[in-house]
Amino acid sequence: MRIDAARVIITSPGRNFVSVKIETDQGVYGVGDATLNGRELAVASYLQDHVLPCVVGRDPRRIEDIWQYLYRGAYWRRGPVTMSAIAAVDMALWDIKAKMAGMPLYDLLGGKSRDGVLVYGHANGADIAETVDEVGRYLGLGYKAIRAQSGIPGLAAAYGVGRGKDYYEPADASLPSETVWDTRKYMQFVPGLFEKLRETYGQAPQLLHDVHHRLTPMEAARLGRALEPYDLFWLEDATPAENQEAFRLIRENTVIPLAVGEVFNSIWDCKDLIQNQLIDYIRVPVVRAGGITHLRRIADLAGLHQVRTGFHGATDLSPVTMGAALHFDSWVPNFGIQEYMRHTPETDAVFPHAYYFEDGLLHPGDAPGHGVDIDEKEAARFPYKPAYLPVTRLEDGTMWNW
Ligand SMILES: O=C(O)C(=O)C[C@H](O)[C@H](O)CO
Ligand SMILES: [Mg+2]
Repeated sequence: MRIDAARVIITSPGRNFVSVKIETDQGVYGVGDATLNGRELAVASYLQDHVLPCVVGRDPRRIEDIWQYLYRGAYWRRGPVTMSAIAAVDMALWDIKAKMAGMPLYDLLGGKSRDGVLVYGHANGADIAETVDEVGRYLGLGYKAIRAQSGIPGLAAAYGVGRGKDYYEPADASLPSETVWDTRKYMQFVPGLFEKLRETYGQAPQLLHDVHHRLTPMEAARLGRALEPYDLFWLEDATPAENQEAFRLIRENTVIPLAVGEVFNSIWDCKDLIQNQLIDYIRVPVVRAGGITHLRRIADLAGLHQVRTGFHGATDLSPVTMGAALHFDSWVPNFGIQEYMRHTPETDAVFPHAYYFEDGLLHPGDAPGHGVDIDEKEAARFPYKPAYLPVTRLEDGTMWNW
């Protein structure tokens, strides 16, 4: 068996997606996601100019060998561009292997460990009252776990609070838009949001919150303590994690569950966090860290240390990543939760998929492979449109973490 053709497909049904389609001499093909929000064309070029020419002619059944070839063979290892490109090839190859076996991917990975995948949705509002209402709306839709983000008094924009209700897309401008951040205003405000949510909805709903890398370790520790009475499922990205040691200080000062990893690219970015049990949930998604092949290694290491998965699932991760993630989530023994931000109907039309939502859970469906296709005619209707993520400054103009 051999790979006959491999190509990149860029489409923008409301937002940009970079996909890979790998075709074989047996008529079976596989699809992978390589989207890196705001830096899409770098990955497209890495694939087109450097990766895909090395893949054509190889045996698609040799997934591990191709992974090692692309990782070791480049000499230049890791990083979001390289690892997203490898991930796309890897996802497509697992898709092919499962289709050849006539099995849904979860069966090939070892079979289902659960009946459905617990997901959390995103509730956001301009202020506490609106955010509380939004959480109520998500509960009404059947969600059992909800992330809550609110506008902050005195700040014009806050992370996670979009203009629309159902679809949030932060990459919104052809050059980065600028927002302003103030840590004290945020820290003084957020505990009140969760106090109100518990007062309104009681103890049953799982509540989550994303700090989006904005705090120092000590500030994160203080926020964690302040939020402890409200029994959060997790506090996410409390501080930037380039320095994994930073989490020790947070851990030593609060028992709030911690999640991190949506920007990580490999096991090396999280191995200290995991081995020292400095986090509770690892968020590295399939697309960011070399695909199923490498994510399995991260999940297994995490399992040894009772760290569970909670993969990133914002809309910049295409339905292909969502499909692959749901098969992985269905199998992985140390599953925690899956983020789920709904894609627009235009995106769903470009990527027909077998997965579906029911009663607060996502199900991967039983189609052979990862269950997500790409409709190339539909994709061609939406040309690439430059779109950047915003940047953030402190009130005095100092650059900060968005
Ligand atoms: O979904 C989340 O938790 C995020 O933090 C979303 C990110 O801001 C987004 O994926 C950036 O592209
Ligand atoms: Mg996040």
